[in-house]
Amino acid sequence: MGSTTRAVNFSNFPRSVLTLYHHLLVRLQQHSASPNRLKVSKCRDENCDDFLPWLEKKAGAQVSSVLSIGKSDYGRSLFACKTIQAGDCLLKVPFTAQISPDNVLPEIKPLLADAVGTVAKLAVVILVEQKKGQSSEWAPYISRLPRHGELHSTIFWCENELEMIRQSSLYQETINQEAKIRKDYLAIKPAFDHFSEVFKAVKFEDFKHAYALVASRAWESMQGQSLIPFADFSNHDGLSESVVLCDEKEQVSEVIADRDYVPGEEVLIRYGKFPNSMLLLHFGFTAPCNIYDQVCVHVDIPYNDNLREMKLDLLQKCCLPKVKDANISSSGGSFVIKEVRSSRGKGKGIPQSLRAFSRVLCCTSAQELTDLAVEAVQGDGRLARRPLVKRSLEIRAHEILLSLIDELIQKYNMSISALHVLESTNCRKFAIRRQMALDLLTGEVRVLRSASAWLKNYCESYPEQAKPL
Ligand SMILES: C[S@@+](CC[C@H](N)C(=O)[O-])C[C@H]1O[C@@H](n2cnc3c(N)ncnc32)[C@H](O)[C@@H]1O
Repeated sequence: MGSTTRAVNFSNFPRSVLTLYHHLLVRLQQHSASPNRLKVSKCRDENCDDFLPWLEKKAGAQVSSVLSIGKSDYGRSLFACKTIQAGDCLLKVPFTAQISPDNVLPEIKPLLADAVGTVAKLAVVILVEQKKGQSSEWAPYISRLPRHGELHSTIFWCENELEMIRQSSLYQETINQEAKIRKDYLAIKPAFDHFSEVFKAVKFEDFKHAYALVASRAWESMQGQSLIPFADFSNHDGLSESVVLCDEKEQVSEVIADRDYVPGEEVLIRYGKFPNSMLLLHFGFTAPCNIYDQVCVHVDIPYNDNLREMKLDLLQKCCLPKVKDANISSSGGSFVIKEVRSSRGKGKGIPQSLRAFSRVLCCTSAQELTDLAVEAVQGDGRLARRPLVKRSLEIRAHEILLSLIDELIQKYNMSISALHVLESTNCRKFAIRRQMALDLLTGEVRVLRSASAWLKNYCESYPEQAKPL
C-alpha cells in the first residue's frame, strides 16, 4: 500500500466543504452499490478489547482515543467511538510499534539472499512470530491476522475460479505473482532448512499465505514496507481522502480524518488509487464501480506485415525512455487504458503512446515510416504523436484501435454472460469469488466501452481538412 510523507493537512480544509464533498460521494457510491453490499456492522469486537491497551503499552504512547476495533462485512474494521471532525488525528502509530524488515532475526538475516524483497522478509517475520505462539512479543497482533482460507487474492483461486477471469490481464498477472512468490520461497528455503527447529516444515502454502498477509496490509515506509498494527484494521474506500501518512520527524505513521464521523460509523481510508485488478491480486477484494479501473490491451504487429521489423525497430528506439502506461516488446505493445470520461473530449484515458503505436502500425510504406522518424527527431524525439498528414491514414489508425477494442468488448461480454449463468453453488467462497470476477470484468468492459465511444467519435468527426499544427 502506498504511504505518503506528511503533506496533507486536513485541518486547513473548510470542514463544511469536506463534509459536503464526502456526503455527495457516499451518496453516489451507495446509489451504485448492490443491496447485498450493504454493510452489517458491529462497531465493537469484544475479542479485541485488549488490543489497543497492549499496543499503546508497547508504543509507550497513545495510538488512538477516537477509534475502536469492530467487525463489518469487510472483516475487522475501525469505528468511531467518539465524535470526530475532519482534520482530527484518527490514529498515530510510532515506528517502534511497527514491524519492518529490520525485525528479521539477526541470525536469519545473513542467510537471506540480496534478491529477497521486503514483502518476503516481512513474511519471514510473520512465520517466525507465528511459530513462537503466545511467547511472541507480537502475539496479540499475529493472532488477529486472517487465517489460511480466509484470503481471496487470486493467487489462492483454483483453476476453475481463475478461468472466470481469463479475459482480464489479471489472469496472467496472477500466474506471474505466484511464480514470484515461489522464487522468493526457494531463495529463502535454505534459511528455513538451516533453522528447521524454528521453521518446522514451512511449506510453500504457508509462505504464500504469510506473503499475501503482508501484501494486503503493509504500507511503504522508511525501511521499504512495514506492518502497522491497528492502522491495518482499517478498510478501503477509493473515494476517501484519508491515507496513511508517514511523519519522519515525529517517527510515526498517522491518519487524519477527511470528514466528520458520528460514534459508531465505520472509518474507511484509501489504500491507493487502485483498479480492481490490483485490489483483487494484492488485497483479495473488489470495489463495485471502481473509478480507478483500467484495462491492459496488447496490440501486435502482424507477422505478414512486410514492414514489421522496421516498425518494431522504430517503436523500440523512439519509445525510449519507457513511457508510463505502455510497454513495447519484441512482438508489439501493451498499453493501459483508463476510463475516458467524455466521448467528445480529448481522449484522456487512452494513452498517447497507443495512438502513436497504431499510427505506426497503419503505415504502408518505408517512406511513411522514415517521415515519422524524421519528424520525431525534429520534435521531442517521440514517434507519431501528431495526427498523420494523410487524413485517410489517420482515420485508419484509429479504426484499427476501434475494431480491436470492440472485439475485446465482445469477448468480455461473453465472459460476463457466462459468469451470470454459472451454476450457483452453496459454496460461499465460490459465490464471493464469482462476484469479484464480475466486478472485475464489468469494470474493465466499462473502460473499454468508454474508449470505443471516444474512438468512434474521433473517426466520425475527424475534419476533412485537418488544421495545420
Ligand atoms: C488492511 S486489511 C484491513 C483489515 C481487515 N478487514 C481485517 O479483518 O484484518 C485489508 C483487508 O481488509 C479487507 N477489505 C478492506 N477494504 C475492503 C473493502 N472495501 N471491501 C472488501 N474487503 C475489504 C480485505 O480482505 C483486505 O485484504
